[in-house]
Amino acid sequence: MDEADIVVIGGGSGGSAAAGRLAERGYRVALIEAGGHNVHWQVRMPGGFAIGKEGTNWKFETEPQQGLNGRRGYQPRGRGLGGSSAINAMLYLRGAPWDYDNWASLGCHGWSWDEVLPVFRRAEHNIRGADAWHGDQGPLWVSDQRYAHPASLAFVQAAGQLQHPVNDDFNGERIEGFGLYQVTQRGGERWTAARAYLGDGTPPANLHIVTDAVVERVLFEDGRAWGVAYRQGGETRTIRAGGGVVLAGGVFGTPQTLMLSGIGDPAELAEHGIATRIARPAVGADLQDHVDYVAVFEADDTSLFGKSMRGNLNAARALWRWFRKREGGFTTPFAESGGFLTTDPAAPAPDIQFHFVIAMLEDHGRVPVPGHGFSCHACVLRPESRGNVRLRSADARDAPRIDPAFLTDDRDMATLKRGVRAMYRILETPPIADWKGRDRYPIDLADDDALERLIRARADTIYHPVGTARMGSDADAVCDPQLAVRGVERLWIADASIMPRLVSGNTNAPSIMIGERAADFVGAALG
Ligand SMILES: Cc1cc2nc3c(=O)[nH]c(=O)nc-3n(C[C@H](O)[C@H](O)[C@H](O)COP(=O)(O)OP(=O)(O)OC[C@H]3O[C@@H](n4cnc5c(N)ncnc54)[C@H](O)[C@@H]3O)c2cc1C
Repeated sequence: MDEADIVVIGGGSGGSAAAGRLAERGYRVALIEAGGHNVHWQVRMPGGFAIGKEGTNWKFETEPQQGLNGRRGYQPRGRGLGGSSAINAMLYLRGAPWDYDNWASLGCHGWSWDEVLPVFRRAEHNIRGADAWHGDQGPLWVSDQRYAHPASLAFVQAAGQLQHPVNDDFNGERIEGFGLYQVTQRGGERWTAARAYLGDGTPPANLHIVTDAVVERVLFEDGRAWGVAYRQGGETRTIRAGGGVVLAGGVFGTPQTLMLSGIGDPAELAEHGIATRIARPAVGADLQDHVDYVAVFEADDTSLFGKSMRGNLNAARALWRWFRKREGGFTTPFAESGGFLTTDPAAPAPDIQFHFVIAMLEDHGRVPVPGHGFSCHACVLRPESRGNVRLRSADARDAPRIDPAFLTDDRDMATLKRGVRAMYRILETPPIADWKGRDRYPIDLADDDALERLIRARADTIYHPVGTARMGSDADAVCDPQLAVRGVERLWIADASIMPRLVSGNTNAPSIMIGERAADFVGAALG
């Protein structure tokens, strides 16, 4: 295919939703994705460690982080259809209503909670059925967990003992409280955005999917995007886009493609020999991410996920159950329970989120630990630190330079300290305290300096970077509230990069909501 009405770059959470919805409207859509189809059982099986499978993860590393004692952080990002929804933990969260009202107050007209809620509902197929907050007719399946480990429930009960509210729906009337997360699964399988929106292996005739193809740049004529150049099988090819181009390469891919297409900070573009088409320093700026501390505990109970003879036997049984019935331990998202807590009384919404994980997580699970145990994350929901994404070279195949600037703003450290202390209060309360976890990193929590040292030595991302092509009505914004890139015609963005502020929760459902809205805006512009 060398011509389409609309070319979508990137088949991740936002790109799948945008491409699928535009195809439903009857446009001839071409979707160009750097990775493969992601149909392997390890991607379908929720506990299949898709993140570690060859070809599914870009495995980015950050620049050395001053706020993390000079360490480099890890930035996994999904590659292949489904994008990060093919490797994520599947937790279904939208953030707090305040987040979207705040976007609107920052000039993102049309993005208040009341305006985005119908789009979340339209996207959603919640197996609990529809109500004022949920939809049950959308393509994105949202399920209750088929299996939850007793320790995950014990964590929730312990929070309840401390008078924190128990919440069985973080996307309902209120976000505060503790409970089990709902997951983007269908019938015990991971339900990626690609499975939801791209026909689950059988795309409609007017949706053409090109895989293993890295987009190099957007092509322009007279200030209008008319196509895309991409690299596939050692050759550069072009595809025409009669109606326009939608960027959905994600928080790192989208600013990279914009810069390679001449839209960015002129000084930086010049450094790489790229002629400036539009001077827009906000491209690649404003990177925000949920900085996170993980506490890790060893425990005697071998039903927790872990490496041992018993653990291998459990895994073999669980595999068999999953292959036979799509049930059992491998339907786990690993981060089974958690909660939202307001640690600063002046905060407009919860400022800390917890994820309780039924395994010991060292270095994002990349370092195997013998034995069994559990982990608990505390992350800062609305960080003040701002980082950036820059080009490493003018070659689209080179990973961009990623600098989240974690913990460079002291307010984030103060919030994270409150979060870690609150987390330990819960972990020291029965019934979770009865699991007798041995803390792998014990310190005196009353010692402020020791806590800060521990955080700087161990904190990193919990995988929600956003903001590198921010939306707004101001002259500096990268795209306008209809997601159209400012200064050119027929170019839109449909992914997490447009978020002007990080939402107070996980970012897959919000990225899908953005993709849905992009399809609306492109459809309205093209008529
Ligand atoms: C390990 C992990 C766990 C997470 N857990 C959760 C969770 O439990 N719940 C939740 O809500 N969120 C979670 N998230 C975050 C969430 O999945 C992401 O925020 C969301 O998927 C981002 O969507 P996106 O459309 O912006 O980008 P992505 O889904 O990352 O899609 C970008 C796509 O563009 C492609 N691409 C990039 N550059 C190019 C190019 N030049 N040419 C062609 N294609 C290109 C990529 O290969 C990718 O497929 C997690 C993320 C990770 C990495």
